[in-house]
Amino acid sequence: MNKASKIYIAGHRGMVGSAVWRALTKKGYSNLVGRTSKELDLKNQQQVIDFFEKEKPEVVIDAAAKVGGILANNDFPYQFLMENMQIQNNLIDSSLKAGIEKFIFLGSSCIYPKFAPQPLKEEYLLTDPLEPTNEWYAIAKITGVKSCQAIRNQFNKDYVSLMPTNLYGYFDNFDLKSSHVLPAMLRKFHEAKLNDNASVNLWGSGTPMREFLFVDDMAEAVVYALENKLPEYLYNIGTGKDITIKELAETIQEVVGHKGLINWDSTKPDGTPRKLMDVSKMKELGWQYSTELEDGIEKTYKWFLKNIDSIKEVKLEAN
Ligand SMILES: NC(=O)c1ccc[n+]([C@@H]2O[C@H](COP(=O)([O-])OP(=O)(O)OC[C@H]3O[C@@H](n4cnc5c(N)ncnc54)[C@H](OP(=O)(O)O)[C@@H]3O)[C@@H](O)[C@H]2O)c1
Ligand SMILES: C[C@@H]1O[C@H](OP(=O)(O)OP(=O)(O)OC[C@H]2O[C@@H](n3cnc4c(=O)[nH]c(N)nc43)[C@H](O)[C@@H]2O)[C@@H](O)[C@H](O)[C@@H]1O
Repeated sequence: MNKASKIYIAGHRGMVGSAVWRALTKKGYSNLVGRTSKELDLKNQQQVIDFFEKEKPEVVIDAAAKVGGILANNDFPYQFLMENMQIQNNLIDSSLKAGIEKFIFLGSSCIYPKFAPQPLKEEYLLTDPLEPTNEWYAIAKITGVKSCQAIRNQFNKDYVSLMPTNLYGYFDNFDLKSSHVLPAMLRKFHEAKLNDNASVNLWGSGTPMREFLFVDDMAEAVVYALENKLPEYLYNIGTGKDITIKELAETIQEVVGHKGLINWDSTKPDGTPRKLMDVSKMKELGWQYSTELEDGIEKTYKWFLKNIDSIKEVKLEAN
């Protein structure tokens, strides 16, 4: 990939998009383009068409989406289905019509069936029903994967889909209603520590297992996909290792230094019991993760402490 190529990163201010922006800038890519959702609403087809005509990007990285944790997905099924389809349809179709040769689509490990064998191989897609708490988001993501696969097959263009496992890191969403589990736990344990080590309420049973990847490693996988023509249409991105939610809570409690009790709220959903990725395809090609979970949590907590005031303005709401 030419370092002067014009690369449009959709969602460049989000957790993943901003990490990709940092990684590409560090590698010397000098012609990156980004727009906030206020400047360019990707749900609006005409705005997207006009943007492509004016900016003429050569490569598109789609890190824009309506994203949230288990409760947000469960409570707002229509928005998670429709907004994600609108955003990705507009980006993919405009890219095809603008003659863009390379498009990187980001999905999620929740596209795989709820009770698929573990670890999840790419070929398990569409072999059994989805997890109900996030089937709406998953169906939108599956249509994105299939659109890119269709373009690959029919037009012979390098449109590829990467399926990240649960991600965390700098610029994550720390809002307790809409966030994923890891940033929620960091914030909850931090605030409880400041509050005389008050007890912390966590959701579900603590028994589900999850795999976590540090966002800078995710960005490296995107850079890999940008710089190499991947031979297949779909690749899992993760560590290949998972832990229980209870073990995650104990790790974060230790990093934060909280000494109080943990209560498990069984009225909240557990979600899928396990979604461990088989990451052998990317490993065979030459990409693998580098940040161990505890190191990543420590880095994220340091970042959280440094940025807590600005995070509060932008993303946090009262509990
Ligand atoms: N977080 C995870 O655990 C995780 C796991 C697996 C896969 N992924 C995937 O990774 C990608 C990025 O996720 P993330 O965690 O970085 O999410 P994020 O931090 O919420 O960022 C999403 C970005 O999308 C942009 N966006 C949303 N709606 C838009 C619209 N209508 N028009 C224009 N831009 C819009 C937002 O722009 P503004 O900031 O300008 O509003 C934001 O920068 C998504 O495809 C997601 O499905 C994430
Ligand atoms: C990566 C994303 O993962 C999402 O699934 P999923 O891992 O269950 O989403 P999370 O919200 O990260 O929740 C993972 C697990 O952590 C538990 N958990 C415990 N305490 C908390 C808490 O305070 N906040 C949150 N959020 N969870 C908590 C939650 O019940 C669930 O079993 C999908 O809904 C999306 O579609 C997407 O795929």
